[in-house]
Amino acid sequence: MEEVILEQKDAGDWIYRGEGAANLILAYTGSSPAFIGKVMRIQKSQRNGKTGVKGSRALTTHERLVWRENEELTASPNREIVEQLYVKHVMSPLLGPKHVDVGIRVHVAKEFLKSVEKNVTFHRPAWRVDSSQVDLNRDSVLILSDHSVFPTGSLKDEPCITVEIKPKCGFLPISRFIAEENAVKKTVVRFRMHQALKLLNQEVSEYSKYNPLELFSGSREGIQKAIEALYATPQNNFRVFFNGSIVFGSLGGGTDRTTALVGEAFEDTLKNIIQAENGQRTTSFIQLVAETIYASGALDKLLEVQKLDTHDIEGAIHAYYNITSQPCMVCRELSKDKLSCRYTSLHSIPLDESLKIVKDYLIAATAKDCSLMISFRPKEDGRLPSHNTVYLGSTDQVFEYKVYFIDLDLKPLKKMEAYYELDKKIVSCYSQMVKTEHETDKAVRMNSNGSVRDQRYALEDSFLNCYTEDCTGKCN
Ligand SMILES: O=P(O)(O)O[C@@H]1[C@@H](OP(=O)(O)O)[C@H](OP(=O)(O)O)[C@H](O)[C@H](OP(=O)(O)O)[C@H]1OP(=O)(O)O
Ligand SMILES: Nc1ncnc2c1ncn2[C@@H]1O[C@H](COP(=O)(O)OP(=O)(O)OP(=O)(O)O)[C@@H](O)[C@H]1O
Ligand SMILES: [Zn+2]
Repeated sequence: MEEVILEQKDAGDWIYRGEGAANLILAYTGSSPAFIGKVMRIQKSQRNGKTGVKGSRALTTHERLVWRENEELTASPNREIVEQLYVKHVMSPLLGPKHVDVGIRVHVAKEFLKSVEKNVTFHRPAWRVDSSQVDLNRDSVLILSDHSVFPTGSLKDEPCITVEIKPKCGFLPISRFIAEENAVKKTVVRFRMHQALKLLNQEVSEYSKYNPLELFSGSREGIQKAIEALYATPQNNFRVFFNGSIVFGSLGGGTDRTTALVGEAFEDTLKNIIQAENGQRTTSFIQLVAETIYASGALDKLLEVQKLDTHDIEGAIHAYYNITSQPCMVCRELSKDKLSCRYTSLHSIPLDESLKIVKDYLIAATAKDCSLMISFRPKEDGRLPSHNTVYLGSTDQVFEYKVYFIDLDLKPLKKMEAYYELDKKIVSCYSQMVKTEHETDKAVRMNSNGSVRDQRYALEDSFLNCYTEDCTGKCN
């Protein structure tokens, strides 16, 4: 922990950059060399009466069990330190330290946090203000490199463009613990099914065209298709920053509520970095992003970590109840005929095995929720050769790039029950939608001899038919 303490007078140097469900991100605008090129990550608390979003205490007794092999974590006095050590000792070795910034913690006075809160309120999305506030009970914040720019020391007017991607889960589960009635999970990717629930809850206004299986496909074509889809429907999965300011996508996380530059304006911004004719720059930019993801291999690592979820929540939840020594709520709910020995046998495995299943599940959960920030700057001839360069054929340009994972937070053990409930909700909402659509579709066809197909059904149909294991993406 740095010895510096940020006071009320320092608050004016920090401006709103963005936020997610749990943290507020501020960028530094002052002149202290220690903070130039840095952002501050401040934990929020929910307004609905709960304390910190992630809880403010250190690890709970059961979490200490789960993480007992990671002594650095279990010895930590508070949650903030645990969070940082989790990134350092668990996520960074798995994802590669080159792509992970652990950051440093800095003390802050309560007056600093109060001042910051006041200064940024206007810039925050109203719905985020309604649901969360700066957690005034924290006495330290995290200082991280600003991944939307290159480190200081770069030439002053050098342009930098950064994409932020929240890829979500990139594989189809194959766990034998997935119940027969939920078998759809093995063929339709979770992100697509979740869209149905988000649409129902009006969290999104249209289906995302994005398919995580394409982004993680390891093929140039698949990745390119995924980036095109993210550009078409960014939701909270895609943003672009130019010299640290957002130019595409929505600020503040969540869904697709506010969009910065669109279409022509975005093309216009790109002229600072992509040497192509007007109208061609966005296409070239998408190629650049796709090529870099392909070349960097960062997503291959991420996928490996996501796949630590070997049992799926339908298996891991039983191991969770073993750890907490509670009667298994899931087995209790299942009627006798459905209570297969697949599940009951999970209750007689050794504790170590349960701990491993749940620990791996939680690590995978972090990997399914984190984001990537990829920054580019045109390569100057005089600069030393770097491994991290990518050639953009369509404009004959060479770019330097860097890739960082952000939001590698430890998921609380207590969330296991919520994961199980959400999973059920997603599958049932999606299945219900498929059923309704097919019935409606049949009725529409019957009424019109098959000629009337309004756009909505056509769209939803293509969504429903697509993204299964066998789909090559051609049906879109
Ligand atoms: O459950 P999911 O898949 O919806 O993920 C949540 C995210 O929703 P998303 O679907 O990406 O919009 C959610 O993101 P938003 O708030 O929707 O931007 C959070 O990242 C949440 O994590 P945490 O509670 O902050 O630790 C995420 O919760 P975890 O599941 O990662 O714990
Ligand atoms: N090191 C960084 N450099 C630049 N921008 C950042 C950095 N860290 C975070 N951001 C920006 O701030 C936003 C919110 O940060 P972050 O994802 O850490 O919040 P969160 O509350 O943990 O998110 P979630 O809702 O996923 O839990 C990011 O989407 C990104 O745009
Ligand atoms: Zn059980």
